[in-house]
Amino acid sequence: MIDIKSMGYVRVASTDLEQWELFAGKVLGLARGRGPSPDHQYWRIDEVSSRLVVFPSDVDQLDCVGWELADHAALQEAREHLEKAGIAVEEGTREELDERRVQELLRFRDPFDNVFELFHGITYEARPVVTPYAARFVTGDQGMGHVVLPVTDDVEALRFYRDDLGFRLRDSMSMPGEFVGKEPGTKVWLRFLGVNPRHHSLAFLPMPNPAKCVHIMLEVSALDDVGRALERVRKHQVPLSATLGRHMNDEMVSFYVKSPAGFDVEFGTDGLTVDDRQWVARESTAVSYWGHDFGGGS
Ligand SMILES: Cc1ccc(O)c(O)c1CC[C@@H]1C(=O)CC[C@]2(C)C(=O)CC[C@@H]12
Ligand SMILES: [Fe+2]
Repeated sequence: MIDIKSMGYVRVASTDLEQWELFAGKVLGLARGRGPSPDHQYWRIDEVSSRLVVFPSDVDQLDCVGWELADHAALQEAREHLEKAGIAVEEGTREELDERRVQELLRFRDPFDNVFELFHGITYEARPVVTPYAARFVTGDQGMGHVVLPVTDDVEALRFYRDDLGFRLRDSMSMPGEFVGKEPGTKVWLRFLGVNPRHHSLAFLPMPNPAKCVHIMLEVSALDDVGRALERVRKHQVPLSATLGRHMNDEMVSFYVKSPAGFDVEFGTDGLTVDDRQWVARESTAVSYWGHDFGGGS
């Protein structure tokens, strides 16, 4: 068994750290975090020393997502489970542990080359987080937010994330195959999976993507913080990928903005929390109750 508790951190490779400085600090309103490399950007949204790391590279893409486990025993169990499933696991080096400020780390790839890291023992700060526009981010047992990863085979992806990694299916949504370049008349599946009360921590879209990520989602505690962020998006003229809307499956009110990495950041509030003892996985029949115009609303 792998007992992932929550989404812990995101690492992003960037050709333009200056653009990320503006985007993460002034647009999203994240707080400066702490870390060992002077040329990396460490961004904080809660007590964890850093949740988003942007580091210099010759590519713009998602590097990996880190998932938090309880302790050494849980990570050991995960390692054995992955090895039994025939998944090649790499140990974190001393440098990697120091850079992420975790006690122990292992790394593997999903069948679509998305990089997963499992860790325990991340550092947290004594100083309360003070974000530049006073937004409070919703984390705690719901983790950092959610991530939507690109896959090429929705059947294999569900099998892998559910049966090999232990994510629980929370909702499904179908799309016409032609939307992702498949035969007209076929269907492809978006699946939304969770590991904690957050409705989904991981979702996938069956369509390859050069940024290696469809979006990451950050949740704030108040609608006003979403509205203020939307105003900063306009002020800095960052491209909006989808207008404000309320999702059907997790009931979140959010907008989507294009990050310098090419993937979107979904910025939302009021997401649904679920309890696995009561929850039944269903199929949502629309992206949203209202809004979320992915044409940009222009
Ligand atoms: C449908 C949905 C429910 C909850 C979410 O948090 C969420 O991000 C979505 C949208 C997923 C998806 C996307 O992010 C990229 C553009 C997509 C593929 C669409 O055009 C429809 C669904 C969208
Ligand atoms: Fe999302």
